[in-house]
Amino acid sequence: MAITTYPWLLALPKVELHIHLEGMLEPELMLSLARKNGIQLPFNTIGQLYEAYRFNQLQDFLDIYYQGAQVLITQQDFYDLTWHYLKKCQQQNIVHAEPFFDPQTHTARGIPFGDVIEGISAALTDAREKHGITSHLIMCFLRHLSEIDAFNTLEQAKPFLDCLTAVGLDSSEKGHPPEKFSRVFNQAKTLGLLTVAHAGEEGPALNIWSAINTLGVSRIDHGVTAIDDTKLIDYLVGTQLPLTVCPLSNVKLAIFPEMSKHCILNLLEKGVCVTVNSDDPAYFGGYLTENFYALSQSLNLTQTQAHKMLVNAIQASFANDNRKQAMLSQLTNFLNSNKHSMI
Ligand code: HPA
Ligand SMILES: [Zn+2]
Repeated sequence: MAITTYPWLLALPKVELHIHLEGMLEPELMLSLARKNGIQLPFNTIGQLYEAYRFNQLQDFLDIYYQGAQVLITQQDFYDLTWHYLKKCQQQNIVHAEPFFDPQTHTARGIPFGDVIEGISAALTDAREKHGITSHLIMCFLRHLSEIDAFNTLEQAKPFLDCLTAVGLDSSEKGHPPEKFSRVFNQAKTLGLLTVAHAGEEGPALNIWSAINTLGVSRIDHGVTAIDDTKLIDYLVGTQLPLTVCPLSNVKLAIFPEMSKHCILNLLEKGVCVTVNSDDPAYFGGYLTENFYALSQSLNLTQTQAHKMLVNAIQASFANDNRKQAMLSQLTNFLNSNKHSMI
C-alpha cells in the first residue's frame, strides 16, 4: 500500500542511525547561541543562513557546518543542542537514536573534551529516563585531519568510554580514504568500541570495500555508490552489512540530481540492508519523518518498504536484544492498528 500522508509517517515508530549532533543546530538556536556567547558569524539573520544553505558538493556544506558549530561553547550548550533533537524525537516518534558527534571541531577551539561529551550524555540520559528514548553515542574522527590528531582524540575519550558505544569517520571523503585510520580504529576496538564509517557518499565504492576490510565496520554510513559495484552489492546482500542512507542529504549535496533518481529503493529491492536517516537535518531540510515523506512523494515508497527499512534499522542498531525485540513489537503493533488508516 502506498503511503500518502505525513501524519502516518510522523506516528510510525522510527529508529535513526545516522545523525550528526552538530548537524541539528537549527538557525534559531545557532543565532541565539552566537549572541549569548559573543561569537561573530558571517550571517546575522535566519534568512541569510537559509540563503547560504545551497550546496553543490559535500565540502560546501562542511565549510558552513564547521563555522556554525563555533557557537557551541559551554557544557550547557551541548546539552541544549542534544535536548533540542531529543524533543524532535518525541514529536516524530523516534524511539531510538545513535547520534554522532565531532569532538575535534570543538577541542581545536579550546573547548574541553569533557564538556562536550558530558553535556551530550546528560541530555541522552535525561531523554531515556523521562521519555524512554534509548540511544548510543558515536564519536567521529574528522578524516581531513591527521591520524595523530585522531589518536589524541581517542586518548581524550578514554575517561569517558562508558558514554561511548562506537567510533566513526566523517568529513571530506575525497582524498581521505578509510585506510588512513586503520590503526586508530584498531586501537578503538581494543578499548571495546564498535566501529562505523562514512564511505561511498561522494567517494567511490572502493572506499566502502576499504571501510569493510581495513576498519572492520559494523555499518557503512551512506554507501550509496555501492550501486556502481555488482560484487559489492552481492557482498552486502550476503552479509547484510547495513547502509545508513540519508536521502535528503544526498539530494542537497548533489549526490543525486533529484529524489526521483535516488537509488535507495533499488538497493532495498536487491536485498541490501538499507535504512533511512537524516544526517544533518538543520541543514538539509528535514528530520527522519521528512526523509520518509520525500521518498513517499518522489519514489512512491510503500508501507511494506518503510516497514522493512525500519526493521533493518532496528536490527542494525547497537541496542541490546531485549530493546530490539521491544522496538520490533512496537512497530508491528503500530502497523497492525494503522495499516489501512492514513490517520
Ligand atoms: O554527510 C556528511 N558526510 C561527511 N561528513 C559529515 N559531517 C556531517 N555530515 C557529513
Ligand atoms: Zn553523515
